[in-house]
Amino acid sequence: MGWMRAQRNDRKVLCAQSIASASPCDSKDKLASDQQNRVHIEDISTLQTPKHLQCPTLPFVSTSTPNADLPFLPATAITASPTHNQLYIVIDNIVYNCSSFVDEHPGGGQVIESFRAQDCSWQFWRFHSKDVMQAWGQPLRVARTEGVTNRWKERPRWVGLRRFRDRDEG
Ligand code: HEM
Repeated sequence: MGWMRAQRNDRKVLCAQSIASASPCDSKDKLASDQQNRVHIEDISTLQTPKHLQCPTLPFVSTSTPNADLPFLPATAITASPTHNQLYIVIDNIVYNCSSFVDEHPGGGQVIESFRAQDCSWQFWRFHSKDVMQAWGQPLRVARTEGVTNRWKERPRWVGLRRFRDRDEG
């Protein structure tokens, strides 16, 4: 079954209840006209994200460029359109384009895909060293940002009475 979209005009707004209950306030005529106003969309790729919500495709930045000199991309540009064809993830306010790397990722593609357009800083540092970031992450940088949130709160890990390997301790 294809994707369905209700075309609205100023008076007829399709509501699920009107179909389910066919209550007295919803006349047969209205239901029939709602049916006519539906359009079948078989291919989801034809649904285009409005221009003002699209996330720009940014070029990779030279590995010699310091993070502070990366172009700034507002958080809304990344999060407003997570289905954009670029797979951006955010680690410590740096935006990485993993669109191609996702297929080569030694930890599997799915885990990166699950963080599309999100911050995954602490999850990243659970599995990678600074050397991995330097060698593999650095070439994937496209921008810096601020305010992209992590969906999960980091739970501290403890060994005995000490917190285990704080990120800044290397
Ligand atoms: C910029 C993005 C990323 C880069 C460049 C990257 C790079 C790498 C590399 C090079 C390895 C192999 C490391 C080794 O063998 O020592 C690896 C493994 C792995 N990565 Fe990533 N990764 C990225 C993002 C992520 C994210 C967001 C997660 C989610 C938590 C993740 C989870 C893993 C896991 C679970 C492994 C396997 C670890 C193991 O086998 O011990 N990665 N990654």
